[in-house]
Order: sequence, then structure tokens, then C-alpha cells
Amino acid sequence: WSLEDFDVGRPLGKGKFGRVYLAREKRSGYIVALKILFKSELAEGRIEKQLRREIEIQSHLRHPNILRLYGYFYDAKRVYLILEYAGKGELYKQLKKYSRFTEKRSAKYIAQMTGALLYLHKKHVIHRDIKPENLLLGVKGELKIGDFGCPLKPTLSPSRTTLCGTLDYLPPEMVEGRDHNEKVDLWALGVLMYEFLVGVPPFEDPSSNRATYKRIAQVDLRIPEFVSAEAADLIRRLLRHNPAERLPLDHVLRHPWILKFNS
Ligand SMILES: CC(C)CCNC(=O)Cn1cc(-c2ccc3c(-c4nc5ccccc5[nH]4)n[nH]c3c2)cn1
Repeated sequence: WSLEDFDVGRPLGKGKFGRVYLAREKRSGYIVALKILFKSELAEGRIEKQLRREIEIQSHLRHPNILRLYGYFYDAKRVYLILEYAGKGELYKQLKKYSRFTEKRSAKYIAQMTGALLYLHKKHVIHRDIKPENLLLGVKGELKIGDFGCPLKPTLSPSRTTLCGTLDYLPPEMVEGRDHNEKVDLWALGVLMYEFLVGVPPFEDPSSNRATYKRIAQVDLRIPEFVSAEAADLIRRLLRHNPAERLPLDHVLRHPWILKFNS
């Protein structure tokens, strides 16, 4: 592939590094999202080898709820990623617009997210960076994990959003700098579910990061009255301090709250 193969259209948004454009492959007319990264940026971020690894992982993934990476190419100054175009854009913009989702809509998204995580875990890929900002919506409104994994271990840098993963989605074991495994994605699924239903993440403490860390480590969870008992039950089964006690993904798919809206 080369840039000449594409008609490049409007910017779609800014990814972590680089910008994404609507583009059409000239021969087929196929619409894609073309992400353009500057090698200079990558070099200073020392992430070119992470990028290569992410590209390696993502190019082998095929799942309806994981955004496809169709291919990539580069020229003297830039790297180009040919990504699937998600027809309904960024999920977090919907969340901001509606401030919170209905239980029906949340249950559909959580079921789709669970399916994608089951697929990833079977391939021994830990996502590590689940949050609304990384989720896109396909043309039929289906959820698509848009960003890939978190190449670097989330450094607990003081800023709200570490280089990888926002603070809000970190599980206790990561906040406490202990070892972690794929069960970090179960915790993040619980945080995501809470944020869909309530509109804000469960342990957010606008006063300081330290306060947020504390709330995470103590699992200081308060679920508002308007959240149904079944939904609250699933949230509590995922947001467990002990990773081994978190509800496994196949059990999430069989939870009454999920079955109620995904029959
Ligand atoms: C392989 C590895 C390096 C990671 C690959 N993933 C990324 O680079 C993460 N990423 C995905 C995007 C992205 C952003 C927006 C879109 C869109 C999209 N569709 C839209 C519809 C309406 C309004 C905005 C839209 N953005 N489709 N596909 C996208 C893909 C940006 N960064």
C-alpha cells in the first residue's frame, strides 16, 4: 500500500499519537480510517517497537467487536495504519450526550465487550486499557474496541490519564504496584459498566489522584439507587479487590442482567 492508493478526507479525531482521517481506497471504493503517525513523534516516545508489537497483535485479530487493522505502510516521515471505519463514531461522545445509558443499551455493550474480551483472553492478550474513549460504534451501533491494548505498563504518573489507561480504570493490584494478570480486564469491565449506567466512573475523586487511588484500593464503591438490583449485583461481582473473586467472563454472559437484555 501507499498513500497514492487513497483519497484522504476529513479528520475523524485524534488518537493517542497521530491523527485519523476518513479515507477511500481508490480501486475498491472501500471506506477506511487512515491513522497517520509521525516517526519523529514515535521515536521521541520510544514507542516504535511497542507500535510494531501492537500492529503484530492487532493484524491477527478478527472479531466483530474489535476494530480491524487491515494493513499498514510507511514513507520517509510517517507510518500509516489502515483501520476499519466505525460508522457511528466514538462511544464516549454518546455517553457525554446522554450523560448515561439505559440498562438495555448498557447490557448490550457489556455483552459485546465481554465477547471481545473472551476472544482476547483466549489469545492471551490482556487489553489493559478499557475505557469509553477507546470504544467506537459500528454502523449497526455495535461496540468496537478501537484502541489497542496498553503496550506499556500503566505508569502511575501523576497526570489523570497515564500514558496508558486512565487512573479511573486501574484495579487495586495496579494502583498498589503489585503483579497483575488478565483479571485486570474484569475489574475494568465493572468500571465500564458502572460508568455506562451512572455516567461517571465509580472511584473518581475530582479532588486528587491520591484520593482516587485510595478509593480504588479500598473498593470504596457506592451504587446509586436508580441502578437496578441485578445491575448492581453484576457490578459488585466484578469490582472485587481479590482478582480471583472477580466473576469470570463466561459467567458474565450468563448473568441475569445480561440475559434480560440479550436474549
Ligand atoms: C494497531 C495499533 C497501533 C493500534 C491501532 N489502533 C489505533 O491506532 C487506535 N485508534 C483508532 C482510531 C480511530 C478513531 C476514529 C475512528 C472512526 C470513526 N468513525 C467515525 C464516525 C463518525 C465520527 C467520527 C468517527 N471516527 N472509525 N475508525 C476509527 C479509528 C484512532 N486511534
